Amino acid sequence: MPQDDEQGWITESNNNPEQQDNVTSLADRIGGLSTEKAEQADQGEKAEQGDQPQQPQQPKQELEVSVTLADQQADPNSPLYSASTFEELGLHENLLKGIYAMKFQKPSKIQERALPLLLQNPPRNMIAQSQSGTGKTAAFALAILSRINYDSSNPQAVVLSPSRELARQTMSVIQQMGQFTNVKTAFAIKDAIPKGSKVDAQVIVATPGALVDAVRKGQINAKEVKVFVLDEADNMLDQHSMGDQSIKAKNLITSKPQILLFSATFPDIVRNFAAKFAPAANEIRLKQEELSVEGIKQFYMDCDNLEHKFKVLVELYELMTVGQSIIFVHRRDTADEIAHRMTAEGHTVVSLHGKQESSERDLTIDSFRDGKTKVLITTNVIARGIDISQVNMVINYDMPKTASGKPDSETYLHRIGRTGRFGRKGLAVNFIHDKESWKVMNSIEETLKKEIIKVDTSDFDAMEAIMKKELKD
Ligand SMILES: Nc1ncnc2c1ncn2[C@@H]1O[C@H](COP(=O)(O)OP(=O)(O)OP(=O)(O)O)[C@@H](O)[C@H]1O
Repeated sequence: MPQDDEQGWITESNNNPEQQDNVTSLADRIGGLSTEKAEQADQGEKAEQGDQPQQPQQPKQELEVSVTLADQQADPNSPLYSASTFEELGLHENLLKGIYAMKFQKPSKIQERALPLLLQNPPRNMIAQSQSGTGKTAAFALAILSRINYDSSNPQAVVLSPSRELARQTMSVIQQMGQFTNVKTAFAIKDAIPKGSKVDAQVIVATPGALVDAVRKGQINAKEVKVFVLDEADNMLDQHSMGDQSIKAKNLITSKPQILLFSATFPDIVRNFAAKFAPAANEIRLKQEELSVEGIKQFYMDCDNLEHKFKVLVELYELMTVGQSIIFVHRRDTADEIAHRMTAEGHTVVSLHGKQESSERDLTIDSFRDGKTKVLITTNVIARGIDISQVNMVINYDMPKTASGKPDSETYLHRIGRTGRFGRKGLAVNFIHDKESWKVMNSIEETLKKEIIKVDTSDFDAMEAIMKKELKD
């Protein structure tokens, strides 16, 4: 039976007394592999960067957040808290070097909880839930890097992501974490695998359709995969989204891998299927009231109609560029239209959506990640997973709805979770312009039990004051 612990986390696991030993032996297995890389890095040489397309640059850690972060990591009620150090989690020293090179000091709660379970032997499946921006990527990246047999160059781990942008970001994390190992990585995303070639890499980060395609064409050998990760798993298993492709991918991986499902949200309807997809899994879950991230403050602006909504957005431009902002809309053509109109009014904004060419999408997200563009207008395509620490405002220009038109509180959580990353502060502003959007917002507010506060559309000084107050440390 799942046990409810003192921090409100529900953990179900077999408390294997040999767990620590197993972890150590795993660590031993990758020992001695990568001193070469460590030396290279010590001498200031660049570690191998892997395959095309290039992974995006990660934003630098900001000094000013480190004090409050230390406080949060010391607070048992915070999702960033942990009682242990990375050393105590039994990770190999070359992975510890990677972690510290990324300037991580202590594990977050999900990392502390999940890693011992992920590394136990024999391997067990895992369904892991933790709030947005709390470090789930590092948890599964470290599990993957701990399980690889570095003497074989066959594919041994596959990560499925819902978007190419998230796949590229995840690849970057795996490569940074593994920079002191000899890990070989490759993408299976659109336009990444040259025709007729075979993928020769231990870790593959993929989108589901591209993976299925490459395995069927014999470009990826899926017979020795040991770890299969579905990031944003509720979305990947959703029949209205990528469910079919994920099932096909699983069926093509014939080696009975350890299956890891990660997400900030697991609605009941998907959870049952998840339990079938990853049978007998260890499970870490959140209660409904724990889903919201404390550092993200939520507001709404009551607009008169569609045109007024656009005007309000334009008025907010200056505030949106104080840090960086993401504006979410429902449709691709709305994203383009707003970007076009705002550009015509002299503002610098970019749009990103699934109808654009891969190369254009890569350029757009990279320039946003580098801070060269400050305002990104997009659809749900990047509602999940994207981690850009400077994003301090998210605007729901259109409120999120499911395919059948119902209020979509999961997508809402993921969208607003693009800000407030790992202890940072952020603002979410909802634009309401008719009865329908009002209904959707009320329903989401009720589901998440977090107040959404009104800001007057004619009082931008009030919005500025809110920003100053809410975003200061
Ligand atoms: N232990 C740590 N110490 C400091 N920073 C960390 C630590 N773990 C992760 N981070 C940073 O926290 C940020 C958020 O991590 P990550 O993107 O993995 O979150 P997530 O839980 O996967 O979020 P989402 O649900 O939105 O996908 C990243 O910038 C990452 O580098």
